[in-house]
Amino acid sequence: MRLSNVSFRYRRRDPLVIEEADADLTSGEVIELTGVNGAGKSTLLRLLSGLARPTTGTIAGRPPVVGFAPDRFPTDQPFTVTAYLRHMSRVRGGARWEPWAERLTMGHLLNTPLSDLSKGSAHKVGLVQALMAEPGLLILDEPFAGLDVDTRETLPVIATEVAGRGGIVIVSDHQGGLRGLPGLRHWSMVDGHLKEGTVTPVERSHATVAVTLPADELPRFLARVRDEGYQAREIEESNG
Ligand SMILES: Nc1ncnc2c1ncn2[C@@H]1O[C@H](COP(=O)(O)OP(=O)(O)OP(=O)(O)O)[C@@H](O)[C@H]1O
Repeated sequence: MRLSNVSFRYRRRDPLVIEEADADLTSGEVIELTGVNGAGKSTLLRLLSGLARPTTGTIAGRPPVVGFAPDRFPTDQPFTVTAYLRHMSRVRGGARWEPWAERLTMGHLLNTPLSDLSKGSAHKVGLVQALMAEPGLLILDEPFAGLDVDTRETLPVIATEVAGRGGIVIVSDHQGGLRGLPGLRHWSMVDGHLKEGTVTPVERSHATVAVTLPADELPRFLARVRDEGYQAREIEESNG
């Protein structure tokens, strides 16, 4: 797959968001895309996926099956998780979604309305939808944001498997979730310019907060916070 001189603006007279991007993507590789907020990562991923078309320049050789998990899965749809995934399976010609749902530990979520999902759980639905059709091009936009620890560890394994059967995997990520994958290729977006081989260091400070809440709400609260990918534990016994 090749990007040749790709530029993009959202509207006429708007400034270019992507400027003259050139790149070759090869079957079997995993690419990490980094860059500060607003640098153009999501826009580049939408262009790669085919959801948006370049204003100028060309993208050639896109694999026929594309899986795309957006950074915000749209939960304002009147379906349960199962109803949505069944529908997507039909759209994808009967693709099997159940093994992916099991692998991403979604069993307890299947009857939940999409609108009740936490960010991390909603993202899992987006991942299953992207993975089920065995894409030749798998695009994940900030997949690690809000994910629970188990799924964070599963995702690099899945990326390696998709690449291992010849797919191209590209993941925007500012958390370094794929660092350590052998052969990982790095791209970064800097003010709309695509740079090859540049690694943005992952430097995150942490904060600890205290939250007081009714004791009977604690299990649900902890589960929800952990589901979002944060560490949480009880530090003080409830005193009634
Ligand atoms: N639908 C849109 N219409 C107009 N401008 C947009 C639209 N979506 C994004 N932009 C603008 O394009 C630029 C790049 O946005 P983009 O979302 O691609 O960046 P990003 O690197 O993914 O940022 P973030 O990490 O915050 O998601 C920003 O200036 C943004 O305001």
